[in-house]
Amino acid sequence: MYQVLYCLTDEHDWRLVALAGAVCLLASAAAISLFHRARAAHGGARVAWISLDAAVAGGGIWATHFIAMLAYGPGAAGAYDVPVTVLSLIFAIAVTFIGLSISVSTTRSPLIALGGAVVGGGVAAMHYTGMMALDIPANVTWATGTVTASIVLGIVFGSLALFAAGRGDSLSGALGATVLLTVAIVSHHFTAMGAVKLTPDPARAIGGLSIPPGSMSFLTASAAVAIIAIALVAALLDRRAKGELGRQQVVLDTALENMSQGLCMFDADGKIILFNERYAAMLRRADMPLTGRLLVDVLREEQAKGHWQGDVEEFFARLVVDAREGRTTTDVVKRFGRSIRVVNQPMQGGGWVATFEDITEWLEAQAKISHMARHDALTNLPNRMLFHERLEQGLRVAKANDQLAVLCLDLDHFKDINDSLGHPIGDALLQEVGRRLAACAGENDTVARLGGDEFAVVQLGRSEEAAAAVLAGRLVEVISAPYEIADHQIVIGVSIGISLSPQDGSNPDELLKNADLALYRAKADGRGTYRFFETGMDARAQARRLLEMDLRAALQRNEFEVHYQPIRDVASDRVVAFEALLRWNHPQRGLISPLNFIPLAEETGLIVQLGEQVLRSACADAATWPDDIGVAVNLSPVQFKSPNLIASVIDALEASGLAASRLELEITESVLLQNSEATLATLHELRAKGVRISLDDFGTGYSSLSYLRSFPFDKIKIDRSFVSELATRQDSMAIIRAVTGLGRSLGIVTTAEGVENDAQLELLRREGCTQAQGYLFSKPRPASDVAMMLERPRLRASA
Ligand SMILES: Nc1nc2c(ncn2[C@@H]2O[C@H](COP(=O)(O)O[C@H]3[C@@H](O)[C@H](n4cnc5c(=O)[nH]c(N)nc54)O[C@@H]3COP(=O)(O)O)[C@@H](O)[C@H]2O)c(=O)[nH]1
Repeated sequence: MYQVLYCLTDEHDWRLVALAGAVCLLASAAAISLFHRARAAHGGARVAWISLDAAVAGGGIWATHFIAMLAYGPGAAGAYDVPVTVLSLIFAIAVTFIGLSISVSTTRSPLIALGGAVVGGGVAAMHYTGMMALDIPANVTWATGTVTASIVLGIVFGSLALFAAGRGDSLSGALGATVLLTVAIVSHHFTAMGAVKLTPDPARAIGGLSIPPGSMSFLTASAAVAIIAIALVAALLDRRAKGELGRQQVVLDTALENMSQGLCMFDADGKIILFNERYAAMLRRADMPLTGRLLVDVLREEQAKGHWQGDVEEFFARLVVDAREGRTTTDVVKRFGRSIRVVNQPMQGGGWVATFEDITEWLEAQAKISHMARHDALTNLPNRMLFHERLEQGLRVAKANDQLAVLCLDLDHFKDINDSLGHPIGDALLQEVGRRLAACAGENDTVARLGGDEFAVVQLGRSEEAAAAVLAGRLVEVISAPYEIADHQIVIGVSIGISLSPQDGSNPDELLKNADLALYRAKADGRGTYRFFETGMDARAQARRLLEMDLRAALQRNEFEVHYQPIRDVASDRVVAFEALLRWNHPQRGLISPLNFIPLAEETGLIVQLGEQVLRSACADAATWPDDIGVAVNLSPVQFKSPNLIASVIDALEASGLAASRLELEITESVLLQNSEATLATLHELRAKGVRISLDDFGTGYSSLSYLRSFPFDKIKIDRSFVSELATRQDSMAIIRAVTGLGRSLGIVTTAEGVENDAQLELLRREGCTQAQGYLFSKPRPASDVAMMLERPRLRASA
């Protein structure tokens, strides 16, 4: 130590020492600045920055050494061997290049320090090579311990310098690194100079290819100028780069802080190197120190507070391994009641970026959309799609001997309620029906609304057909109970078709189709009831479809004709009118009774067109009869739903020229059942035109008498079921007596239908029945037979 101090104070010119220190400081500042540029660059640009850095640092070490050698008194007498001097410069640059390359290309602190140690080694390599270039008339000996100390100093301060530089590009960091690198070079040099002992030896001559100290001054001055120039350029570049970096930083910060996602960047060890406020807020880490901390430590702290559950070490290790192996992972985690999607994306050069997105609302919206897609908006019951899924699921789960039932429900005459009371009431009714259905079904059953007034139930886990029958019976009862909706008392029935798995089908489509066929049967059997699927229903449905097609074609081909049955006045025994009765003259099947096609025509709506044809034909035919003979035409309830009914009656009368008073329209009680206000208005309008209105099939409905109060009918037609039992049943006689009496007192004509024998006619005559109609007089016959029917009172045999 003493030797070093002695060397520095007594053997050196302090002015030149100060100059060497200044050059060294300048070169170190430039080297550290270039080191940061090299770290920020990639690929070829990085190699270029490292090369420039090595040239500046190596040149700086070399210039410092030789300026310091000029300051060294004993050295002033010698000269420098040129090749060795050049070699020392090459060493300085090459070894520094290696050291810088190591430090620049890693983020791991021990490796950065190792690179610094190599740079320190480069300082020593240059120094001792440079000392070998000293050509002086003296013998040079070295103190080994001091030499070792000089090398250690260079290595230690060199590694500290780059370690400090590697921690960041801050001004203080750069200053610290600059000073440490300067100390590495200077401390090494002067300690090494303290190790030198010169023993004058005039016999030693200075070699041929040597450079004198004067020239050496020029060379080192040039090197110093070059270093200062490079340092200035480097500083300028540094400033610019920092300015650019600063701008980029502002942009980056703005982007980071305005991101809706949280972002956190980790190095290869799992240390937090960057994060935004959203990240801290989302994970409630705003009041925790984060930068520079290992994630595992942050998680441990959170776990201690009860904010994190699970195995911290295992979780952290998995993240680090995934990043190291280049795996991108995505997880949805629950934090503080929110759902957060975390994407961990590995970064080049180690570490990973984690993005955090709060998807709570998105998940809720997804759940809502999915619910809406699979539920009915009005009743909130499962819709057809979900019903299908549940049915499929039920079929999968159902064990081999477990039965599963599908019940298809259809509200009876719902359309009438919708049309008469309006859609809001119809909607409220459907909602209430949905509630009642859900309340009746078992907890494993699924109740769905398939659309309109169609509902369905999957009954699970019952082993007997009886269970489905019990449920269906209960549903019919519960749905038929009166509803109180917006001051309206509503009564509606329901028809149910049932199919059972496995016997009626093993897949949802088959089961639904068969339950539908059974539903059709329930409707055909009078509605308000349930039916199980039976083999053959399919065939019947098929036949029905064929009939429907045939019916449409028959309309096109004019295969329908009207037959007439006489109606006789009982007192005068004379024909007063004919009832028009439709027949289908099928090319293959012959004459088809209306009983076989009118119900289907009503269901399909074809009855409207068909009814108009009958009206036109009947009026046209009647117009050719004597003026005192009327014609009666049957109107279906479906025709009353057509807005054209009145117009078509007027058209038929006008086209035929028949007086309205000769036309009689026969309606049944069921017409009055539907939308009675509108129906009554239509009837009044027809009546106002002069057309007469008869109440057909009287006595077969539930409250026939009340209908007589609702409209002033011109005629009551006593159903033939009473007439046929006239002789055998007292009550039939009593009813006929009551009706004829009622007709008399109200001034309404009474017509007995289905009179088949003289005994019946005689009894009716005695009871004062006004008119009679039946096979006793004639069966319905074609229009061409009307003249004959008018002439001959009895045509039974020829019918
Ligand atoms: N909407 C329309 N309905 C129509 C039309 N044409 C007929 N119909 C209705 O079809 C039902 C069956 O009619 P049909 O087979 O013609 O039977 C009628 C008579 O043939 C039958 N009848 C008459 N007298 C006797 C008898 O002595 N015995 C006996 N067993 N049957 C007899 O009664 C039917 C007439 O009934 P009604 O209409 O009640 O007067 C039938 O309901 C027709 O209404 C049409 O164009 N449109």
